[in-house]
Amino acid sequence: MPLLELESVRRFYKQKHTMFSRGTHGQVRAVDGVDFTVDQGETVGLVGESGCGKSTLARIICGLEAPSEGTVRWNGADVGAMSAADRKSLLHREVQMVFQDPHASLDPRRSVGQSIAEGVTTHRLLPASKVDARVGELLTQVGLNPEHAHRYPHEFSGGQLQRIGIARALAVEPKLLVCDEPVSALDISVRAQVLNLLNRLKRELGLSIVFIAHDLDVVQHMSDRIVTMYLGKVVEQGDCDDVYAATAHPYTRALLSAIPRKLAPDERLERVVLEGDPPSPIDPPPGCPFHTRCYAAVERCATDVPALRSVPGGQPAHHASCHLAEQITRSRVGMVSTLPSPLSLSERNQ
Ligand SMILES: Nc1ncnc2c1ncn2[C@@H]1O[C@H](COP(=O)(O)OP(=O)(O)OP(=O)(O)O)[C@@H](O)[C@H]1O
Repeated sequence: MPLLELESVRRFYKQKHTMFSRGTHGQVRAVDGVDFTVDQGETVGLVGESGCGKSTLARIICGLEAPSEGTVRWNGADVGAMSAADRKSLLHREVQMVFQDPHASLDPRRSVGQSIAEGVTTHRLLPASKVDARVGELLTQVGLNPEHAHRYPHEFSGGQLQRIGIARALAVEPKLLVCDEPVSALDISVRAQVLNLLNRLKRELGLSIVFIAHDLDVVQHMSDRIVTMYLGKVVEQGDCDDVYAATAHPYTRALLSAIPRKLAPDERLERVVLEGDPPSPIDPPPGCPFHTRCYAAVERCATDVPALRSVPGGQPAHHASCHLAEQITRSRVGMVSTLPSPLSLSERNQ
């Protein structure tokens, strides 16, 4: 049984009204029918362009938002059917979030020891006499000095603050960490240290991690499984090595082709430049959500919605929602020319 399971989850928001949208009505389909699982001890990488719904999904996983539709299960129990108190205590203890900006996530007026201790005291995990020792232990666990408990956030570097953010998340002994771009605000020189720390903690504590990042090299380094989202939907998911070796969705392929890789020339993916921005999640296109930007789209992509199905020849857990998955998986270098008659951009825009 997965530790966490999302089934057909949707999250719609009312459209925010701006000067330009006055008079229009609509719902932002931020997450639009997502099935998603995380197993015990597994790291799942969540990727996709800005606005595809990753952070909304992260907030649903952490219980910070409820889905508009669908079911969230924790260890098989339906979270939506729990009392508000049970749901709060479950999600605030078992799931913790590590944020992108460690400065913004810590209170500048409280010592880091006070911030780390907050979860322990709120949930009454230890008698007051043992809280300081636990804070010291947590600081050591993330590679800092227990003496640092008395200092304030402004006295630390970005990398140290992110370690403190991780210590604070670990204080309640969670089973799942949701890390939303945890290193993208840090200096390149300290990113690897924080990523290695997360990997070590995962091994030592048996943690599960949902890892959201734009950098697909980092995602590969961190993840057992990868999930690609586009316009609120999952378009490909599978074992990380499998997806990187035999990508089945043209969108994942475009994202991967942007990574400068140290592979032999015949193993390199042809660079695919994605044109334009994703369509509005208020009025998503019919058919495949990606067809308006897809370099490989054929006519039926504009009308038929592709199901998320097993990738031919892939591991059973490798799924993609593309009519052309088989050809995409087979072709590597020179892929665009080997695919069947692509629609021209003008045809697609009609
Ligand atoms: N509270 C809200 N009200 C209205 N629209 C929202 C709200 N929160 C998110 N959205 C919209 O939902 C869509 C998905 O947003 P989300 O932040 O989940 O994407 P994301 O993939 O995490 O992007 P980023 O990488 O930039 O954080 C976007 O179009 C966003 O504008």
